[in-house]
Amino acid sequence: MIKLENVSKTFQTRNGAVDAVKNVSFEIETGEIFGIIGYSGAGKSTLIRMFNGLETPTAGNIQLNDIAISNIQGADLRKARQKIGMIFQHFNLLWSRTVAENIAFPLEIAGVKKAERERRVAELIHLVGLDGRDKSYPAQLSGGQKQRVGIARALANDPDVLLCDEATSALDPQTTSEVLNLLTDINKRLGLTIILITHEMPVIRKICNRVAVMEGGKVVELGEVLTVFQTPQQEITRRFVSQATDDTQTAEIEQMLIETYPTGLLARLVFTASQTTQPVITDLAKKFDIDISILHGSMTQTRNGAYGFLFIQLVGAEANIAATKAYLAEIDVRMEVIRA
Ligand SMILES: Nc1ncnc2c1ncn2[C@@H]1O[C@H](COP(=O)(O)OP(=O)(O)OP(=O)(O)O)[C@@H](O)[C@H]1O
Repeated sequence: MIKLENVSKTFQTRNGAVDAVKNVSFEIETGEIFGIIGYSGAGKSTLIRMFNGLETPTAGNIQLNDIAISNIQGADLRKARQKIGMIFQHFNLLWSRTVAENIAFPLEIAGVKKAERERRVAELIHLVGLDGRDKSYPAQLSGGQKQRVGIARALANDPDVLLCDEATSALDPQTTSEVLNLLTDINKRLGLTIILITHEMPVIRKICNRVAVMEGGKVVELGEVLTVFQTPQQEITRRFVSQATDDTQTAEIEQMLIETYPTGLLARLVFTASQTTQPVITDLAKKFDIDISILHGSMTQTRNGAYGFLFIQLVGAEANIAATKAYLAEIDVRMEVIRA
Protein backbone atom coordinates (compact mmCIF):
# COMPACT_ATOMS: atom_id res chain seq x y z
CA MET A 1 0.00 0.00 0.00
CA ILE A 2 1.14 3.52 -0.78
CA LYS A 3 0.09 6.36 1.47
CA LEU A 4 0.49 10.07 0.84
CA GLU A 5 -0.08 12.39 3.78
CA ASN A 6 -0.28 16.14 3.25
CA VAL A 7 2.36 16.07 0.54
CA SER A 8 3.49 19.44 -0.85
CA LYS A 9 6.32 20.46 -3.14
CA THR A 10 7.50 24.03 -3.66
CA PHE A 11 10.24 24.88 -6.16
CA GLN A 12 12.31 28.01 -5.57
CA THR A 13 12.90 29.68 -8.91
CA ARG A 14 14.42 32.98 -10.02
CA ASN A 15 10.89 34.29 -10.42
CA GLY A 16 9.84 33.22 -6.93
CA ALA A 17 8.33 30.13 -5.34
CA VAL A 18 6.24 27.68 -7.43
CA ASP A 19 3.82 25.49 -5.49
CA ALA A 20 3.80 22.46 -7.82
CA VAL A 21 1.96 20.09 -5.41
CA LYS A 22 -0.28 21.36 -2.64
CA ASN A 23 -1.24 19.30 0.39
CA VAL A 24 -2.12 16.03 -1.34
CA SER A 25 -3.32 13.00 0.66
CA PHE A 26 -4.60 9.67 -0.63
CA GLU A 27 -3.86 5.95 -0.56
CA ILE A 28 -3.22 3.46 -3.36
CA GLU A 29 -3.99 -0.20 -2.76
CA THR A 30 -1.55 -2.98 -3.62
CA GLY A 31 -2.33 -4.42 -7.06
CA GLU A 32 -4.40 -1.42 -8.15
CA ILE A 33 -4.02 0.50 -11.42
CA PHE A 34 -4.29 4.11 -10.28
CA GLY A 35 -4.48 7.01 -12.73
CA ILE A 36 -3.57 10.65 -12.15
CA ILE A 37 -4.98 13.01 -14.78
CA GLY A 38 -4.50 16.74 -15.26
CA TYR A 39 -3.56 19.34 -17.84
CA SER A 40 0.01 20.46 -18.38
CA GLY A 41 1.40 22.15 -15.27
CA ALA A 42 -1.11 20.53 -12.88
CA GLY A 43 1.70 18.92 -10.88
CA LYS A 44 1.40 15.29 -12.06
CA SER A 45 5.08 14.74 -12.93
CA THR A 46 6.25 16.33 -9.72
CA LEU A 47 3.89 14.13 -7.72
CA ILE A 48 4.87 10.88 -9.47
CA ARG A 49 8.58 11.72 -9.16
CA MET A 50 8.14 11.93 -5.38
CA PHE A 51 6.97 8.29 -5.34
CA ASN A 52 10.49 7.10 -6.17
CA GLY A 53 12.48 9.86 -4.53
CA LEU A 54 13.43 11.68 -7.76
CA GLU A 55 11.91 14.69 -5.97
CA THR A 56 11.66 15.18 -2.21
CA PRO A 57 8.48 16.67 -0.71
CA THR A 58 8.82 20.08 0.92
CA ALA A 59 6.22 18.89 3.45
CA GLY A 60 4.34 15.68 4.21
CA ASN A 61 5.12 11.98 3.94
CA ILE A 62 5.03 9.22 1.34
CA GLN A 63 4.93 5.68 2.68
CA LEU A 64 5.57 2.71 0.37
CA ASN A 65 4.61 -0.43 2.29
CA ASP A 66 6.95 -0.21 5.32
CA ILE A 67 9.31 2.36 3.86
CA ALA A 68 8.99 6.13 4.38
CA ILE A 69 10.27 6.86 0.86
CA SER A 70 10.19 10.62 1.39
CA ASN A 71 12.55 10.44 4.38
CA ILE A 72 15.34 8.17 3.15
CA GLN A 73 18.51 8.94 1.22
CA GLY A 74 21.70 7.42 -0.17
CA ALA A 75 22.04 3.62 -0.14
CA ASP A 76 18.61 3.12 1.49
CA LEU A 77 16.92 5.14 -1.25
CA ARG A 78 18.83 3.30 -4.01
CA LYS A 79 17.72 -0.04 -2.56
CA ALA A 80 14.09 1.10 -2.21
CA ARG A 81 14.13 2.37 -5.82
CA GLN A 82 14.83 -1.13 -7.11
CA LYS A 83 11.30 -1.99 -6.02
CA ILE A 84 9.86 0.90 -8.04
CA GLY A 85 10.11 0.68 -11.83
CA MET A 86 9.41 3.65 -14.09
CA ILE A 87 8.60 4.13 -17.77
CA PHE A 88 8.64 7.40 -19.69
CA GLN A 89 6.97 9.15 -22.61
CA HIS A 90 10.19 9.18 -24.67
CA PHE A 91 11.30 5.74 -23.46
CA ASN A 92 14.74 6.91 -22.15
CA LEU A 93 16.55 3.94 -23.72
CA LEU A 94 20.30 3.69 -24.20
CA TRP A 95 20.69 4.06 -27.95
CA SER A 96 24.08 2.35 -28.24
CA ARG A 97 22.84 -0.77 -26.45
CA THR A 98 20.74 -3.59 -27.88
CA VAL A 99 17.30 -4.51 -26.55
CA ALA A 100 18.82 -7.25 -24.37
CA GLU A 101 21.57 -4.93 -23.10
CA ASN A 102 19.05 -2.19 -22.25
CA ILE A 103 16.98 -4.64 -20.22
CA ALA A 104 20.11 -6.05 -18.55
CA PHE A 105 21.29 -2.58 -17.47
CA PRO A 106 19.38 -2.31 -14.14
CA LEU A 107 20.39 -5.91 -13.36
CA GLU A 108 24.07 -5.00 -13.85
CA ILE A 109 23.65 -2.06 -11.48
CA ALA A 110 22.00 -4.33 -8.92
CA GLY A 111 25.03 -6.67 -9.18
CA VAL A 112 23.17 -9.65 -10.65
CA LYS A 113 25.56 -12.33 -12.03
CA LYS A 114 25.86 -12.81 -15.83
CA ALA A 115 24.11 -16.18 -16.12
CA GLU A 116 21.19 -15.05 -13.98
CA ARG A 117 21.03 -11.77 -15.93
CA GLU A 118 20.77 -13.62 -19.23
CA ARG A 119 18.03 -15.89 -17.90
CA ARG A 120 16.06 -12.93 -16.55
CA VAL A 121 16.47 -10.87 -19.75
CA ALA A 122 15.16 -13.77 -21.89
CA GLU A 123 12.17 -14.11 -19.55
CA LEU A 124 11.40 -10.37 -19.74
CA ILE A 125 11.75 -10.24 -23.53
CA HIS A 126 9.17 -13.00 -23.77
CA LEU A 127 6.89 -11.32 -21.18
CA VAL A 128 6.66 -8.09 -23.19
CA GLY A 129 6.28 -9.86 -26.56
CA LEU A 130 9.67 -8.98 -28.09
CA ASP A 131 10.87 -12.50 -28.89
CA GLY A 132 13.53 -12.44 -31.61
CA ARG A 133 14.31 -8.72 -31.17
CA ASP A 134 16.96 -9.09 -28.43
CA LYS A 135 19.84 -8.02 -30.69
CA SER A 136 18.03 -5.05 -32.29
CA TYR A 137 18.99 -1.49 -31.43
CA PRO A 138 16.32 1.00 -30.26
CA ALA A 139 16.58 2.92 -33.56
CA GLN A 140 15.42 -0.23 -35.38
CA LEU A 141 12.22 -0.50 -33.32
CA SER A 142 8.75 1.07 -33.62
CA GLY A 143 7.47 3.34 -30.83
CA GLY A 144 5.39 0.54 -29.34
CA GLN A 145 8.37 -1.84 -29.36
CA LYS A 146 10.57 0.80 -27.71
CA GLN A 147 8.03 1.18 -24.93
CA ARG A 148 7.97 -2.62 -24.51
CA VAL A 149 11.74 -2.46 -23.93
CA GLY A 150 11.10 0.33 -21.41
CA ILE A 151 8.55 -1.85 -19.62
CA ALA A 152 10.87 -4.91 -19.58
CA ARG A 153 13.72 -2.79 -18.21
CA ALA A 154 11.42 -1.32 -15.53
CA LEU A 155 10.38 -4.84 -14.47
CA ALA A 156 13.93 -6.25 -14.40
CA ASN A 157 14.41 -6.01 -10.64
CA ASP A 158 10.95 -7.43 -9.96
CA PRO A 159 9.43 -4.20 -8.58
CA ASP A 160 6.29 -3.87 -6.45
CA VAL A 161 5.24 -0.66 -8.20
CA LEU A 162 5.44 0.57 -11.78
CA LEU A 163 5.27 4.33 -12.39
CA CYS A 164 4.20 5.39 -15.88
CA ASP A 165 4.91 8.99 -16.85
CA GLU A 166 2.76 9.75 -19.95
CA ALA A 167 3.92 6.34 -21.22
CA THR A 168 1.59 6.25 -24.23
CA SER A 169 1.48 9.96 -25.13
CA ALA A 170 3.98 9.58 -27.97
CA LEU A 171 2.18 6.58 -29.50
CA ASP A 172 -0.62 6.29 -32.07
CA PRO A 173 -4.06 5.02 -30.88
CA GLN A 174 -3.52 1.41 -32.03
CA THR A 175 -0.09 1.15 -30.39
CA THR A 176 -1.41 2.91 -27.27
CA SER A 177 -4.08 0.25 -27.01
CA GLU A 178 -1.52 -2.57 -27.34
CA VAL A 179 0.76 -1.08 -24.67
CA LEU A 180 -2.21 -0.54 -22.33
CA ASN A 181 -3.25 -4.18 -22.86
CA LEU A 182 0.28 -5.26 -21.97
CA LEU A 183 0.20 -3.16 -18.77
CA THR A 184 -3.19 -4.66 -17.79
CA ASP A 185 -1.85 -8.15 -18.45
CA ILE A 186 1.28 -7.52 -16.35
CA ASN A 187 -0.85 -6.06 -13.56
CA LYS A 188 -2.96 -9.23 -13.48
CA ARG A 189 -0.14 -11.72 -13.90
CA LEU A 190 2.36 -10.17 -11.47
CA GLY A 191 -0.05 -8.39 -9.08
CA LEU A 192 2.00 -5.27 -9.75
CA THR A 193 0.69 -1.89 -8.54
CA ILE A 194 0.64 0.56 -11.46
CA ILE A 195 0.47 4.34 -11.10
CA LEU A 196 0.14 6.28 -14.31
CA ILE A 197 -0.07 9.94 -15.15
CA THR A 198 -1.71 11.13 -18.32
CA HIS A 199 -3.73 13.97 -19.84
CA GLU A 200 -5.83 11.50 -21.82
CA MET A 201 -9.08 10.27 -20.27
CA PRO A 202 -9.42 7.31 -22.71
CA VAL A 203 -6.24 5.88 -21.12
CA ILE A 204 -7.81 6.16 -17.65
CA ARG A 205 -11.08 4.66 -18.89
CA LYS A 206 -9.36 1.69 -20.47
CA ILE A 207 -7.15 0.44 -17.66
CA CYS A 208 -7.51 2.25 -14.33
CA ASN A 209 -9.48 1.16 -11.27
CA ARG A 210 -9.42 4.61 -9.67
CA VAL A 211 -8.46 8.08 -10.80
CA ALA A 212 -7.30 11.30 -9.15
CA VAL A 213 -7.89 14.55 -11.03
CA MET A 214 -5.25 17.25 -10.45
CA GLU A 215 -5.59 20.98 -11.01
CA GLY A 216 -3.23 23.70 -9.80
CA GLY A 217 -1.19 21.26 -7.68
CA LYS A 218 -4.24 19.90 -5.84
CA VAL A 219 -6.23 16.68 -6.16
CA VAL A 220 -9.71 18.09 -6.86
CA GLU A 221 -11.54 14.80 -7.39
CA LEU A 222 -10.76 11.15 -6.67
CA GLY A 223 -12.81 8.00 -7.08
CA GLU A 224 -13.61 4.77 -8.90
CA VAL A 225 -13.29 5.37 -12.65
CA LEU A 226 -16.87 4.29 -13.33
CA THR A 227 -18.27 6.64 -10.67
CA VAL A 228 -16.17 9.55 -11.88
CA PHE A 229 -17.36 8.96 -15.46
CA GLN A 230 -21.00 8.74 -14.44
CA THR A 231 -21.09 11.58 -11.95
CA PRO A 232 -18.13 13.93 -12.40
CA GLN A 233 -18.24 16.57 -9.65
CA GLN A 234 -15.83 19.23 -10.90
CA GLU A 235 -15.93 21.25 -14.12
CA ILE A 236 -12.41 20.08 -15.05
CA THR A 237 -13.45 16.44 -14.55
CA ARG A 238 -16.49 16.95 -16.79
CA ARG A 239 -14.16 18.28 -19.47
CA PHE A 240 -11.94 15.20 -19.20
CA VAL A 241 -14.93 12.84 -19.21
CA SER A 242 -16.30 14.42 -22.38
CA GLN A 243 -12.93 13.56 -24.04
CA ALA A 244 -13.74 9.87 -23.61
CA THR A 245 -17.43 9.90 -24.50
CA ASP A 246 -19.45 11.64 -27.17
CA ASP A 247 -21.90 13.30 -24.77
CA THR A 248 -21.05 16.70 -26.22
CA GLN A 249 -22.91 15.75 -29.38
CA THR A 250 -26.10 14.82 -27.52
CA ALA A 251 -28.09 18.00 -28.23
CA GLU A 252 -27.37 17.77 -31.95
CA ILE A 253 -28.36 14.11 -32.09
CA GLU A 254 -31.64 14.75 -30.25
CA GLN A 255 -32.59 17.45 -32.73
CA MET A 256 -31.79 15.19 -35.66
CA LEU A 257 -33.85 12.31 -34.23
CA ILE A 258 -36.90 14.53 -33.62
CA GLU A 259 -36.78 15.62 -37.26
CA THR A 260 -36.15 12.13 -38.66
CA TYR A 261 -38.72 10.18 -36.57
CA PRO A 262 -42.00 12.11 -36.46
CA THR A 263 -44.05 9.33 -34.76
CA GLY A 264 -44.01 7.55 -31.40
CA LEU A 265 -42.25 8.43 -28.19
CA LEU A 266 -38.56 9.29 -28.40
CA ALA A 267 -36.46 8.71 -25.30
CA ARG A 268 -32.93 8.37 -24.06
CA LEU A 269 -32.27 5.42 -21.76
CA VAL A 270 -29.33 5.82 -19.41
CA PHE A 271 -27.69 2.57 -18.29
CA THR A 272 -25.27 2.10 -15.43
CA ALA A 273 -22.99 -0.85 -14.77
CA SER A 274 -25.63 -2.79 -12.83
CA GLN A 275 -28.11 -3.20 -15.73
CA THR A 276 -26.01 -3.19 -18.88
CA THR A 277 -25.66 -6.94 -18.96
CA GLN A 278 -29.39 -7.51 -18.67
CA PRO A 279 -31.32 -7.91 -21.92
CA VAL A 280 -33.44 -4.88 -21.08
CA ILE A 281 -34.65 -4.07 -24.58
CA THR A 282 -35.74 -7.62 -25.40
CA ASP A 283 -37.57 -7.78 -22.07
CA LEU A 284 -39.54 -4.61 -22.81
CA ALA A 285 -40.71 -5.79 -26.22
CA LYS A 286 -41.79 -9.16 -24.82
CA LYS A 287 -43.55 -7.86 -21.71
CA PHE A 288 -45.43 -4.83 -23.00
CA ASP A 289 -46.46 -5.40 -26.64
CA ILE A 290 -44.66 -2.34 -27.97
CA ASP A 291 -42.34 -1.78 -30.93
CA ILE A 292 -38.90 -0.53 -29.97
CA SER A 293 -36.36 0.81 -32.43
CA ILE A 294 -32.83 1.57 -31.30
CA LEU A 295 -31.86 4.81 -33.05
CA HIS A 296 -28.49 5.72 -31.65
CA GLY A 297 -26.32 4.71 -28.71
CA SER A 298 -23.03 4.72 -26.97
CA MET A 299 -21.81 2.23 -24.41
CA THR A 300 -18.50 2.80 -22.67
CA GLN A 301 -16.43 0.07 -21.05
CA THR A 302 -14.43 0.71 -17.87
CA ARG A 303 -12.60 -1.88 -15.78
CA ASN A 304 -15.46 -1.92 -13.25
CA GLY A 305 -18.29 -2.29 -15.74
CA ALA A 306 -19.98 -0.58 -18.66
CA TYR A 307 -22.32 2.37 -18.83
CA GLY A 308 -23.91 4.43 -21.54
CA PHE A 309 -27.09 5.45 -23.25
CA LEU A 310 -29.46 4.44 -26.02
CA PHE A 311 -31.86 6.61 -27.95
CA ILE A 312 -35.04 4.65 -28.69
CA GLN A 313 -38.39 5.10 -30.41
CA LEU A 314 -41.40 3.49 -28.69
CA VAL A 315 -44.60 2.84 -30.62
CA GLY A 316 -47.61 1.26 -28.92
CA ALA A 317 -50.80 1.81 -26.93
CA GLU A 318 -50.61 4.55 -24.30
CA ALA A 319 -51.19 2.11 -21.42
CA ASN A 320 -48.36 -0.12 -22.66
CA ILE A 321 -45.98 2.81 -22.89
CA ALA A 322 -46.92 3.88 -19.35
CA ALA A 323 -46.25 0.33 -18.13
CA THR A 324 -42.88 0.35 -19.93
CA LYS A 325 -41.90 3.58 -18.16
CA ALA A 326 -42.89 2.13 -14.77
CA TYR A 327 -40.88 -1.02 -15.43
CA LEU A 328 -37.76 0.92 -16.41
CA ALA A 329 -38.01 2.96 -13.20
CA GLU A 330 -38.30 -0.31 -11.25
CA ILE A 331 -35.06 -1.71 -12.73
CA ASP A 332 -33.25 1.64 -12.31
CA VAL A 333 -32.81 2.49 -15.97
CA ARG A 334 -33.25 6.26 -16.27
CA MET A 335 -35.60 7.27 -19.07
CA GLU A 336 -35.42 10.83 -20.37
CA VAL A 337 -38.30 11.61 -22.72
CA ILE A 338 -37.19 13.72 -25.68
CA ARG A 339 -40.62 13.84 -27.33
CA ALA A 340 -43.78 12.33 -25.85
N1 LIG B 1 12.41 21.52 -11.31
C1 LIG B 1 11.50 22.49 -11.33
N2 LIG B 1 11.84 23.76 -11.00
C2 LIG B 1 10.92 24.74 -11.00
N3 LIG B 1 9.61 24.57 -11.30
C3 LIG B 1 9.21 23.34 -11.62
C4 LIG B 1 10.13 22.25 -11.67
N4 LIG B 1 9.43 21.13 -12.02
C5 LIG B 1 8.16 21.54 -12.20
N5 LIG B 1 8.02 22.86 -11.96
C6 LIG B 1 6.77 23.64 -12.03
O1 LIG B 1 5.80 22.98 -11.24
C7 LIG B 1 4.51 23.03 -11.86
C8 LIG B 1 3.98 21.62 -12.05
O2 LIG B 1 4.77 20.97 -13.07
P1 LIG B 1 4.64 19.44 -13.44
O3 LIG B 1 5.67 19.15 -14.48
O4 LIG B 1 4.65 18.62 -12.20
O5 LIG B 1 3.19 19.41 -14.07
P2 LIG B 1 2.54 18.31 -15.02
O6 LIG B 1 1.11 18.23 -14.63
O7 LIG B 1 3.32 17.06 -14.95
O8 LIG B 1 2.67 18.96 -16.44
P3 LIG B 1 3.38 18.36 -17.75
O9 LIG B 1 2.44 17.31 -18.26
O10 LIG B 1 3.48 19.54 -18.67
O11 LIG B 1 4.72 17.83 -17.31
C9 LIG B 1 4.69 23.81 -13.13
O12 LIG B 1 4.35 25.15 -12.88
C10 LIG B 1 6.17 23.68 -13.43
O13 LIG B 1 6.64 24.78 -14.16
